Amino acid sequence: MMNSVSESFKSNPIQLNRIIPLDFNAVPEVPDSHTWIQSTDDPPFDPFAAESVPVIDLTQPDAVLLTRHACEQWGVFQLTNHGIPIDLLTELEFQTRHLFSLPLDQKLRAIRSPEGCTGYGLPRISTFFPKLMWSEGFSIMGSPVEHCSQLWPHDHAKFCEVMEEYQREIKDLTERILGLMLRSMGLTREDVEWLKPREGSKLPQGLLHLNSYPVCPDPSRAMGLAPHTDSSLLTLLYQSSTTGLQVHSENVGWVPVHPIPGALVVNIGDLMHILSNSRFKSPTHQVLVNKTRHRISIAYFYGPPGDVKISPSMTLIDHKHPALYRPVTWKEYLDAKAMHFNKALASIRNDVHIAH
Ligand SMILES: O=C(O)CCC(=O)C(=O)O
Ligand SMILES: [Fe+2]
Repeated sequence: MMNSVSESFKSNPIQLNRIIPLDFNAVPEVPDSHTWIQSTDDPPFDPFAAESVPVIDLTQPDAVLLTRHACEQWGVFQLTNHGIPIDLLTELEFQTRHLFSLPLDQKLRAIRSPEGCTGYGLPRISTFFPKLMWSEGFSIMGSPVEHCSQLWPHDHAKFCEVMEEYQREIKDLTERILGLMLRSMGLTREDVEWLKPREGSKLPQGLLHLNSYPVCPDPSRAMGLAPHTDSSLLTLLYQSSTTGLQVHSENVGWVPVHPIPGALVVNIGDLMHILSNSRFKSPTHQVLVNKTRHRISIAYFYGPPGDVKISPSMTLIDHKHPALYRPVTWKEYLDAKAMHFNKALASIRNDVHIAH
């Protein structure tokens, strides 16, 4: 099945040495290939600073208003009472750990191809950095059975079942949150034509990405996942119970997103930033590793149907607020990202003069 993600990845193949992970268990120290010099441009994080990523209870009456504030100020928040059963999240984490605990040679049977977007391998953004990251991933779109039968020829049924059930649940939730965000900007679902199922139209798309950050002998010299923004409309992340995720804030530098049991992290992606005509932030985030705990996380990237162009919403545009970006499909945006990485948004920005 081809969609925006697989089409874009196919036209932007990557080198095998940027796909195959290290055997993290077999190295006593961080090799030169994985040594990062940590940037010291930012002020050191003050744990007593008042700023932290907002937490929103989906059942609270003012959830819409809180969502807007969170999206404008941070572009990220933690969501509680979201309705995804804790048992499913526990099982999701268990199955994910099960996969990554396999020996490397077994995981390599399910390696992602250079043009592919599913299977086992390094984070895709590895191509943009001279050093490699201290992490490995496994990407899924719909049924993971093809790669899972390479990993486990016989007993992959439970893994597949859990991954498919989670994708169904998280897609519904993501669409609910999306509705909430649109309402919080004063739009209705009718303003966003493509959210309504139409005759013959393609469906919104999702990619599930399992991340593994193995225990690291020297975390200060390694990088779990380098700073980036997500190319989705929205990303919903389950980060289980180990710290590591940080979000960049202009005022205070890197701010940790401390895990809350059972909560999901909601992260605005670049396409939502475009749709909101830059009202909502698409936050830069990164993941640090640690010495004692093997961290895992599960990210769900949600995007529009392949035939839809995302552009700044008409209801947010007037002579004081001209459209800041050109319309793009998800595939076009992923291609821009593959070419320009963190300059991708700038590459589709209109040259506008703001009236006063
Ligand atoms: O592992 C995490 O907490 C974040 C993962 C992430 O940012 C991503 O997969 O894009
Ligand atoms: Fe991300």
